[in-house]
Amino acid sequence: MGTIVDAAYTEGNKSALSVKKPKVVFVLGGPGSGKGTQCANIVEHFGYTHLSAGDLLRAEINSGSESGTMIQNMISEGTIVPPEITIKLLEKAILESENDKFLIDGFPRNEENRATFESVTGIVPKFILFFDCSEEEMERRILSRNQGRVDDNIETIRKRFKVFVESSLSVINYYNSKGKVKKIDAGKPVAEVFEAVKAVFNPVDDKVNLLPRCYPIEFGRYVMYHRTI
Ligand SMILES: Nc1ncnc2c1ncn2[C@@H]1O[C@H](COP(=O)(O)OP(=O)(O)OP(=O)(O)O)[C@@H](O)[C@H]1O
Ligand SMILES: Nc1ccn([C@@H]2O[C@H](COP(=O)(O)O)[C@@H](O)[C@H]2O)c(=O)n1
Ligand SMILES: [Mg+2]
Repeated sequence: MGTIVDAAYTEGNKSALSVKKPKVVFVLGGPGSGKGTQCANIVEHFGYTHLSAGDLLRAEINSGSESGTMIQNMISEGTIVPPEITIKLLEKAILESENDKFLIDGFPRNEENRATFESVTGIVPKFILFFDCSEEEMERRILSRNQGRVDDNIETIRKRFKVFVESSLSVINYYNSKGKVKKIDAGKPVAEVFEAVKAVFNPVDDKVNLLPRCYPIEFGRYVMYHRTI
């Protein structure tokens, strides 16, 4: 029987994450904007661990957890699961990983998600990657996704768009007011979107760029080697 772990991971109200202090990037955008697709590329290229809040909730349903039925109903309706549940799942996944840098995809989804995560974990995201895409394109993509998701039908898609506009955009606006949002035009083909994503990540995150590169600069008879990284 799957359970949502708490006692092992928290001491009183304080999250064990305040000790681990992972580097976190929130990946936000409308349903079908390409968050999961681009996260897979970022993992490959920059060595982050990808945590999709939606995937963690679906796994919780499949584990037979006592919250499973409630989560299943909320996903089918496109509504947002209470933050205590989603945050516990994220917390557990981060603590079980040996990595220290994470892409948190599809979270925070509303102000309650955001404020609770901040107060429970004390984590401040490095930045927010926001995939901006038209509803027409997102709808087209979801309807041809074919992954058997219960919420990939036109009725639930419309509800998810409404929730995104009414609840999730305010989170993006909040972080934008703090200068933390990196907006990406996500309406382009996958490879082009990834080019824009790559430009956002610091070169020191680049796995193919980990060795310092030196190039010579000549000053008269002296040659200095300038290190780039
Ligand atoms: N730039 C793109 N151009 C065309 N199709 C794309 C692009 N990015 C992703 N897709 C496709 O669109 C569908 C949705 O992409 P993805 O699952 O990555 O979106 P998402 O933002 O994670 O959606 P959700 O919020 O519903 O989980 C997938 O079938 C994916 O292959
Ligand atoms: N923070 C979150 C994230 C997701 N949900 C629920 O899961 C559904 C699917 O999410 P995807 O990111 O995989 O599209 C979403 O519609 C919500 O019902 C959530 O409650 N809280
Ligand atoms: Mg996704």
